[in-house]
Amino acid sequence: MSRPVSAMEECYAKLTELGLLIQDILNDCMGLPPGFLKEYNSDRGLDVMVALRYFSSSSREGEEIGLSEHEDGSCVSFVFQDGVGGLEVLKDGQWIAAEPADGSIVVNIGDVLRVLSNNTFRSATHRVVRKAAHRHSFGFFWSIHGDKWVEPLTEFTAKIGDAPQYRGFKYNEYMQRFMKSRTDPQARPEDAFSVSHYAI
Ligand SMILES: O=C(O)CCC(=O)C(=O)O
Ligand SMILES: [Fe+2]
Repeated sequence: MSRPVSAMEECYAKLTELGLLIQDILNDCMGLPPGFLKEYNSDRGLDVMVALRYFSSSSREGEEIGLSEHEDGSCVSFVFQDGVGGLEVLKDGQWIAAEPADGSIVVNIGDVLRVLSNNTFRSATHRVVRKAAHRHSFGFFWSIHGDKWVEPLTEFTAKIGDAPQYRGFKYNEYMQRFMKSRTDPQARPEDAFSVSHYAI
């Protein structure tokens, strides 16, 4: 007898479809050979879906930040947020609010695409500040397999005469450092990590 598919599983499946679609679009935008990203990133084992709850500012006195600034470690991320607000993106040294808009999804480039595109498609620095009300968001991180080698692609280096801006790394190694730096309470200063660790 077949089991009814839960709402979460259905949601995960839909987001996987969305990831494939956006990945194809990005493949074109990046001027890569047709189907390149699809083949490079054919394993869905590390994609993650999370439900997040941020406590209100009044219930966390002196703790203005709900999620400290970071770039996503994914290939691409999707965020759904409720109407409370608090997500901010760093642009030219200023924090800009990503205002909630009904029916919209925030799409973020992650570090994997940043490195593959040799810093052309940049993972945005973002954070969440607490607001007067509790906030809920939902994230889906479109990732790659841990054994994948990540390095600037020739389309963004040799083929256009640009030097690589990152040295290559295995995704697993990157992820371990990334996760260690994202602990709560805040990571020890010596665990601080961003993709600039691999910058040449
Ligand atoms: O809650 C949000 O709006 C963003 C969450 C986020 O940036 C993350 O989980 O990486
Ligand atoms: Fe994030």
